[in-house]
Amino acid sequence: MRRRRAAGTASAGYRDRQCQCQRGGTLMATQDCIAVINAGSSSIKFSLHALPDLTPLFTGKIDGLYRGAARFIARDAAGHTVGEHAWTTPLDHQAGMEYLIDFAESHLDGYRVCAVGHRIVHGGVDFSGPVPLDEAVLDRLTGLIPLAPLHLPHNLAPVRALTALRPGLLQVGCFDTAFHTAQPALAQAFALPQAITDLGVRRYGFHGLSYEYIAATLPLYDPALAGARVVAAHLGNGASMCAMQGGRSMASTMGFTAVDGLPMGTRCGALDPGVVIYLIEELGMTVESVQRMMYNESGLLGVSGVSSDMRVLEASSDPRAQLAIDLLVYRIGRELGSLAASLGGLDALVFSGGIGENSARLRAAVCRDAAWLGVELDPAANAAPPAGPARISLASSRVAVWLVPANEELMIARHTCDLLDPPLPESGEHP
Ligand SMILES: Nc1ncnc2c1ncn2[C@@H]1O[C@H](COP(=O)(O)OP(=O)(O)O)[C@@H](O)[C@H]1O
Ligand SMILES: CC(=O)OP(=O)(O)O
Ligand SMILES: [Mg+2]
Repeated sequence: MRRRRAAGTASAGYRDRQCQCQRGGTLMATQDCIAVINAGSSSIKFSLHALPDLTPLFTGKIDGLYRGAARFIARDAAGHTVGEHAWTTPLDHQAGMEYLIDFAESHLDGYRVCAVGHRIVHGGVDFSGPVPLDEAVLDRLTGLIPLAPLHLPHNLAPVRALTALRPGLLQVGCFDTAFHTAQPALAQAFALPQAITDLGVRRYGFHGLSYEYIAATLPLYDPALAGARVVAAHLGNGASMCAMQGGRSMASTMGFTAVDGLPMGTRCGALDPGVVIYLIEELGMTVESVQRMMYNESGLLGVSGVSSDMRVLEASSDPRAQLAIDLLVYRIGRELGSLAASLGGLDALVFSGGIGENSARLRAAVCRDAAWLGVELDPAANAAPPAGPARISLASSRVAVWLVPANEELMIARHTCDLLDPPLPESGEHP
């Protein structure tokens, strides 16, 4: 039986984690690996990481869920495509997950999954660090579903399915909210009566695993950025921005729920709360229909009437598609100013997430509007960035602009590795 760290303890530093894994590697069967499941709102990412060094054996991704154009692609450690599939009818999370598990099982190649790490979008007030997922934890997380309706059901379903299949398997929950628990109290507060704040109605922030990866990665590429004032933009189907200093979260555009902040694929982002009251009181909308509108029918999709997919909008000649993109760029610019103010200045701007990594046009528009902050984009580097983290601003730019491909999976693998029980079993026996 493995000894585990106490639930919710803060994770150790990466150096520490590596030591545990190395130590574990000498004791464990050499064929052990950690599986990672990252269920986003429009995608599921899946990866297998070999112990002890967490080398990805393969990474797989299904994107375009619910849009009728879901696609699967899997790559091995060398980046070669080892699986591809496309669906012509809309695919949901459950069917996507089943496809990924089947694929992974047939590609284990002699490896044995000794633990599974899951991205869990909301940890509420209870969870401020990675935690083994047992029944009691799952019950508490189920109670948080109303705070993340697009995510939590899909985060928790695979945990329950795997618990039924492999009852003793270590499954670790890694929370989007955990990284932001370091924020100053002011950044977490709503100006609501204390009694409501005491109930946990406050700003949490999301995409924390992505920001944690960026915070850990940037200084490896530019040590001068270790203590710098950085604003990172995770722009995917869900989108947010985070102000960081010294690798700590200082403020975020997302708050109590992942519907706050920037306009997203189908979410409206920050809204005057008076609008919600008006919709219910004056237009007679039900709470359910307001929720559906804010989460599923707004954002890029609602404004454009064309699509929630940035690729489709960029290819469209419909002026409403351009309006949706313009609104996203405008709102990113306003949030950038606000977050830079929270840091007292700006040293670096980072783009990440499906849109941030792939849309050179959007990055160019955001940087054009941020010229007043000292941002000077390098058009050539922006148009054709090399793979992996890359600086895409001119040498003369006062603010360094970086593109850092999101890697929530590696953070989840590290956190899961951290909760592998030290000392690890000598026999290589696993639950
Ligand atoms: N080549 C591309 N150009 C522009 N946008 C892209 C490109 N590839 C992916 N995207 C956008 O990335 C978004 C999905 O981001 P991703 O981070 O994968 O999603 P999720 O938030 O579900 O994890 C989609 O809106 C898609 O339009
Ligand atoms: C929190 C959130 O919005 O996640 P995603 O980008 O995966 O939808
Ligand atoms: Mg995402």
